[in-house]
Amino acid sequence: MTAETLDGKALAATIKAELKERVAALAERGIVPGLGTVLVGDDPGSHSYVRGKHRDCAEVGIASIQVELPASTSAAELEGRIRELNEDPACTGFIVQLPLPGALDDAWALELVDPGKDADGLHPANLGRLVLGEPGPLPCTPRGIVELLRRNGVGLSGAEVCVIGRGTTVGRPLGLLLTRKSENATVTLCHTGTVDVAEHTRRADIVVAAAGRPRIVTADMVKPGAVCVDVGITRTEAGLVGDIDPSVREVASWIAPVPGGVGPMTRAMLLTNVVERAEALAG
Ligand SMILES: Nc1nc(=O)c2c([nH]1)NC[C@@H]1CN(c3ccc(C(=O)N[C@@H](CCC(=O)O)C(=O)O)cc3)C=[N+]21
Ligand SMILES: [Mg+2]
Repeated sequence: MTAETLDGKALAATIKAELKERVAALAERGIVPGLGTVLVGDDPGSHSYVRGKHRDCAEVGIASIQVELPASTSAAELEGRIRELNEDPACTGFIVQLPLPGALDDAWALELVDPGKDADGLHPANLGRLVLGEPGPLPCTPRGIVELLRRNGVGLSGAEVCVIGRGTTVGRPLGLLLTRKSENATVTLCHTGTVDVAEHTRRADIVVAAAGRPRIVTADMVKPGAVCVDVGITRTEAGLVGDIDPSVREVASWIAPVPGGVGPMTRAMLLTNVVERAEALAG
């Protein structure tokens, strides 16, 4: 078997076309959604992601507000800039690009964001809503994964899903999302404390690799016909390397690859959150 591709790039283009119409409908009511980004430091990867987000915004008709700060920025200065975006009526949603450099604390910064403008869905109040099953912005990568599977007809209800990685932006909230009544999957969350990861992945109908460790999922770890979703991105001199080894293509039925799978979907869900926030503010 050679796995079919879960094409996140193509689906993201479809979603952007849908959002463009919703943005046009808002414009008729005099509302322009605006995405703010706060980028601290000079990590080239972070700069490249943020550039991509603003390119997406331009395509869809969302205004961009870019805040760039040096790595030497103090906590007080960063707090001030976040509070400015909280107050700025042109900014309907924003993100603080993670990880923050040096001593600046990610969780501290996330908590300063107005939960009503939280385009990442990572504010503790919004993560709490996810736990409680209340409506609110959802974390972009988990939402993108669910959307990518759903729109390709991969069933989640009753599925055994093995998630590798318990990070705050992907693994942990993905587990919460997939176990809601509306998704109804059974989730095993593996992490560095898991004794035998392969024992869990082999039972799974769907494997999501979000550890950020190159090629940790190999063909022998995957049940024939399983669906595999690659979330890890490691930059090497040879290019981007995912958490899923290429050998898995011969065993899986579907693969969401790196690049072209979950990454573009994450960006499309950020735009979706911004448009939804603007629609909510418009009433
Ligand atoms: N507050 C915050 N929110 C985030 O959503 C967030 C973040 N911080 N920090 C970093 C991670 C990572 N992330 C990606 C987004 C798009 C691609 C993406 O578009 N990837 C392309 C390849 C891009 C390339 O060539 O580098 C692809 O997979 O096809 C990847 C990774 C969002 N993150
Ligand atoms: Mg830090």
